[in-house]
Formats: sequence, structure tokens, C-alpha cells
Amino acid sequence: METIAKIGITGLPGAGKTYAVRKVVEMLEAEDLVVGGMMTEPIIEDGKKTGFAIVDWMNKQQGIFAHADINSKYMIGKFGIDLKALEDVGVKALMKASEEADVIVIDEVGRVEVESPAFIDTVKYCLDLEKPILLTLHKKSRNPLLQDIRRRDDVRILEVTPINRNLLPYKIMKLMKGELL
Ligand SMILES: Nc1ncnc2c1ncn2[C@@H]1O[C@H](COP(=O)(O)OP(=O)(O)OP(=O)(O)O)[C@@H](O)[C@H]1O
Repeated sequence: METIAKIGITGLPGAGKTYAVRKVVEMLEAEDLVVGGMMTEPIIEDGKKTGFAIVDWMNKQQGIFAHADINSKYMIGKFGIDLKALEDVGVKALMKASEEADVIVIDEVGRVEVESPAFIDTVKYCLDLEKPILLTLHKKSRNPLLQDIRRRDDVRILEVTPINRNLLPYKIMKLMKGELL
């Protein structure tokens, strides 16, 4: 029986997880595959990074997920987190992708994202589908969702490092192509 490619990319902060996902997405789209799901994008104001937006990859709708001006009990560095943006844009993007995309991407299943029960449920739902999925995973968090994903034997976890980061997207493409094309 052929297995569906379910791939997690992990690595230290700044190792290149987002970069690797974007490169794979570019290559999948170049092969005319429909990619859907949620990505993150830095918000730059006056040349300074002031937060992150969540982007629905299929319709490009955005929500401000992290920003220096947001007051929240959840923080990433000096940015306050708006879990509602994750739910309004990210969760919706994943549900849409689960129905319409050939491949689901989730950047990222991080330390703060896992504070949203709706996000947790949606990630689990997507992982249980018979559909290729590519997600980035926080390396160190011991949150139950991240621990569950690491323990699943249908998810292959690859670590991005400064040494392998240029080659990793090609390796991931090979794993995905095994059953997509
Ligand atoms: N293969 C690469 N070639 C050139 N630049 C890269 C590569 N991979 C990552 N970078 C650069 O390194 C920086 C960090 O990469 P990226 O944001 O992908 O890391 P990350 O692991 O997703 O970080 P975080 O943990 O903060 O989410 C970015 O500026 C990115 O453009």
C-alpha cells in the first residue's frame, strides 16, 4: 500500500523552516498542484519587523497574528499574540485546504499556536486525512499536540540545519512526488 506523504520540518529558531516550506510550495505549484493552508509572513513597518501575519495561501486573506501593539497574555518575544486571527484566518484556511487543495501546508505548529483548541483540533483533523501535508513544528515545546505529532508513525520529521537547508526542499519534493505524480 502506498503511503501518503506527511512531513514535519523542525529546527531551531531561524534555522530556515519557513524558507524550506516556501521553496517546496513553489516547486509543488510549478508542477500544477494546488497548495492550501496557512503560512506566516513578517509585518515590516518603517523597515522594522513589528509582527507576523497569518496568510490563507489559497485566497491570500491575512490576519494579524502577532504585533508589538497587541496586548495579550501570549507573547512571542515582544509581540503580543491574537489567537482569534489564528482561528479566523488560519483554521479557516486549513478547512478550505482540506477540501480543495492537493497538498496542505501549516507554517507553523508553534508554542503559541497550540494554545488554541480550535487550531489543535484542525491540525489533528488535517493530519488524519488521506492527503499530503507539510507542516513546520516547534523543536522544543512539550505541548501535547507537538508530542503527538512527533510520535505519529505516519509523519516523517526532518530537521533543517544551516548545513542541509539548501538541499532539504529537494529531498521533501522527492518524498512528496513519490505518490503525487
Ligand atoms: N536556504 C536558505 N538560503 C538562504 N537564506 C535562508 C535559507 N533558509 C533560511 N534563510 C534565511 O534565514 C532566515 C530565517 O529563516 P526562516 O524564517 O525560514 O527560519 P525559521 O526556522 O522558520 O524561523 P522561526 O523559528 O523564527 O520561524 C530568513 O531570513 C531566511 O530568508
